[in-house]
Amino acid sequence: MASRVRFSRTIFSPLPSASALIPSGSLPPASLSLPLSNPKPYRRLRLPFPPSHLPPPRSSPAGSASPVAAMSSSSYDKELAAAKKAASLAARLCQKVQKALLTSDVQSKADKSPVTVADYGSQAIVSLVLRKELPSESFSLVAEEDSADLRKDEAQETLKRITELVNDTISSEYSMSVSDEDVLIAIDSGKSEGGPVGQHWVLDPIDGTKGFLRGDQYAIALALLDEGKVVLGVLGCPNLPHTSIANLDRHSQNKIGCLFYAKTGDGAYMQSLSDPSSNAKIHVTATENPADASFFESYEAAHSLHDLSKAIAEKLGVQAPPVRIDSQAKYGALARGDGAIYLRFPHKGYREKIWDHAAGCIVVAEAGGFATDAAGNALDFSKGRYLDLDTGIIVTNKKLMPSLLNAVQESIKAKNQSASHL
Ligand SMILES: Nc1ncnc2c1ncn2[C@@H]1O[C@H](COP(=O)(O)OS(=O)(=O)O)[C@@H](OP(=O)(O)O)[C@H]1O
Ligand SMILES: [Mg+2]
Repeated sequence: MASRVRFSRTIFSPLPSASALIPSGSLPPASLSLPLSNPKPYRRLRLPFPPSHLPPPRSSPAGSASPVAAMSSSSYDKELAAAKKAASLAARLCQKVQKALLTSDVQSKADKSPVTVADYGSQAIVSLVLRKELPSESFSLVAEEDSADLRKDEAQETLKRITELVNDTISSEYSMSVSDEDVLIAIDSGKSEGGPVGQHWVLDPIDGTKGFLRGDQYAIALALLDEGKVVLGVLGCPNLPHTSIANLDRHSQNKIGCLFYAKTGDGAYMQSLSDPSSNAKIHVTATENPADASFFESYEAAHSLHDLSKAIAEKLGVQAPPVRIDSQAKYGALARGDGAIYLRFPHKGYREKIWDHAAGCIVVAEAGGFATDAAGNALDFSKGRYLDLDTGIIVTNKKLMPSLLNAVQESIKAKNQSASHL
């Protein structure tokens, strides 16, 4: 039986609609070009942090693994601060919407996947905050959403609601408000193709949309590519418990909401989403023996071959049942040692997008682990919006990787052989 991480329904009890939560006319009309005067500090809630299960900080940073670039630790400080702020504000918007979730928040995209007001709102906020914090001519964002559906006549009410939510959320930090058109433009700035040259932000505004709609795990995943390498990453995980999800008994009463972040050569950290002052360096587990390891996989069977993961785990000698959670929260949980292995094997023909792995990949790499495809190749984020990889993605610590890779390759071979005999 798989372990499933769920939370008390009281957290997500139905509330009034999102627009009912927002006082109308609370902000004067202003344009995006207004200066950001009187920024207010984040609200600080004192929470027990760092979690007691985390190991003490190490004196030297975790070794960086390709595709993470090697840079001095002072590089990208401004960019990391902006990314943390953007992801935290986007997480705040998502939390509001998840609490107020109504069926009218769900739209249909051409591919029929659920898209929410929060997807668009989160992308708009990240885009707006990055532009405000890092003014530069050459802003490039590779992101999941575009505004085509939102520009249709029937979406105008939804658009208004998104704009209200964005304004309500950014008003805690900035003295500005944005128009519907500003929101559409901000969303559409995510149309970049990425690639090996220059800097590109990479965003999944809500990774794990299905988990979000179920009231389970999701993540706001933001990374920066420089010359094709991931140089920083931030994962906002609003529903992830502060303490290990490996111990399912302990987190029912637990505080939730984690922000993972990492910058190349500087290690990986976690803080509470509601208390930016509370951060702790994190490390992958030192587990060497597969019998002591547990593994993560997608909650959705449609996203990863659970049978193949089971065969790999058995071959490796893993005893624990799989831990199935949505989104890149899996990378965050693995980076802090909640589990030792993440296995992801999409069905044939699926092409992985860079925003589903870039932030998680650097968080794990800087925590001392690494991610490869099923052939053992490092993930290459320089090829545009898609990852061009062999079969699947596996993530673990450096000690377990050789035996994991072996078990993966033998299991895939056995699966292919049995398929050819059918
Ligand atoms: N068919 C298929 N196969 C593999 N992967 C797919 C597939 N469809 C979607 N996706 C992508 O999976 C993202 C959700 O992450 P996970 O698969 O880790 O989470 S889940 O447990 O399955 O919900 C999900 O992210 P979001 O779209 O942001 O929710 C997708 O990018
Ligand atoms: Mg995603």
